[in-house]
Amino acid sequence: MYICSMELKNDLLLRAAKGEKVERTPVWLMRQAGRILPEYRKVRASVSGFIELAQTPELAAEVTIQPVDILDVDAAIIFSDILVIPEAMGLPYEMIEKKGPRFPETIKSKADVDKMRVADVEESLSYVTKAIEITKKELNGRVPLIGFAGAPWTIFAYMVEGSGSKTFSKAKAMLYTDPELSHQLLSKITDSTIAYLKAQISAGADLVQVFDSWAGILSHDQYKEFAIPYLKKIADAIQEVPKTIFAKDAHAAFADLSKLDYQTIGLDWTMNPREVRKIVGSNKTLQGNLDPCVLYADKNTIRVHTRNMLQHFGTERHIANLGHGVYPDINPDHVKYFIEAVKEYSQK
Ligand SMILES: Cc1c2[nH]c(c1CCC(=O)O)Cc1[nH]c(c(CCC(=O)O)c1C)Cc1[nH]c(c(CCC(=O)O)c1C)Cc1[nH]c(c(C)c1CCC(=O)O)C2
Repeated sequence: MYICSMELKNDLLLRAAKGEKVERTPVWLMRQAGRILPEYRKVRASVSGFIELAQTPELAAEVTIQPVDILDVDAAIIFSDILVIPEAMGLPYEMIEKKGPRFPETIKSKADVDKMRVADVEESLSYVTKAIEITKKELNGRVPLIGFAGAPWTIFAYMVEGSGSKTFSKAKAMLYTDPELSHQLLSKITDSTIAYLKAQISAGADLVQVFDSWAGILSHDQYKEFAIPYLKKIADAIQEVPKTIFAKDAHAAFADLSKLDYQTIGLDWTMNPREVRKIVGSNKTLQGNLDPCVLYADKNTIRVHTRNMLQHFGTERHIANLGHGVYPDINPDHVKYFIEAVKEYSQK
């Protein structure tokens, strides 16, 4: 295995995550790899689809590095998807053009849960670790590389529901109708996720982010019972690199999340950085949270909103980002205005 001991030329992201001094606020964008860049769409058109691209390490590395070259962000995030975990557990997915992921089979019964295995990462996810190794080599220490996984609840939601949904009512229903079975599945997902994140770190990931995209649809009590303990297990198991938790819409969860061993907590655009800071204390780094829709506006509007956002967070312990992934139809030039504004206004 290729272990990278190379010095990073730009380690702003890692220093901000650890609460160390930075000359300016680091910036990257969730979902920066792909979608918005014509250069990405060109690579994407050379293969059958998203899944083939993600499973071809040389191409995955290429599209991972594109935003570093083109947008000048302070981190790369490995090109993959959170849904590779269900697939490695025995539940394959399809990516339907313009619609999103779909699972031909879903989890309905105890027999279905029993059939799921804890992912054998080396056997089924070596394409991701290979892509990380190539990316690290090609980045040559320019910026840190972020690894990632879905949070257990969000992965559970897709495995039970079978696709995206406004309510995820089937997945939520299972938590109420069969809590014991739900915990069994969540445990298997958690063990798979820990093995997967450790493999990404061994391959070279410098920081890992856990995406709990559907955190906000659970009740406060459900989040405490079915999400927090598994996020804790992941945080406790991963000690090698800094960790970030992004729990979208989870307004009520900050007090619990701040007790977990994640150095950075992500905010979506509905959240008030000053209010969140009061709840989580001074010992965490916050990441976010410009509304992605600001990037539809003109340059001056983007600069004004970016400056306001930076003022809300302050100059310490902040990683600038959007409040969720960048939308596919955003003009890449407007993304650059955002990145340039962060660099300019946060310079000390
Ligand atoms: C919920 C979720 C998924 N995937 C992901 C999440 C969590 C973050 C979030 O809440 O947005 C995470 C993800 N998916 C992808 C990345 C790559 C790295 C990056 O740039 O951030 C990351 C970090 C590639 C992708 N994942 C997907 C694409 C588009 C597929 C294509 O090119 O056809 C890419 C580049 C497809 C995908 N994958 C998923 C959905 C719902 C969709 C369809 C809608 C969409 O495009 O966003 C599941």
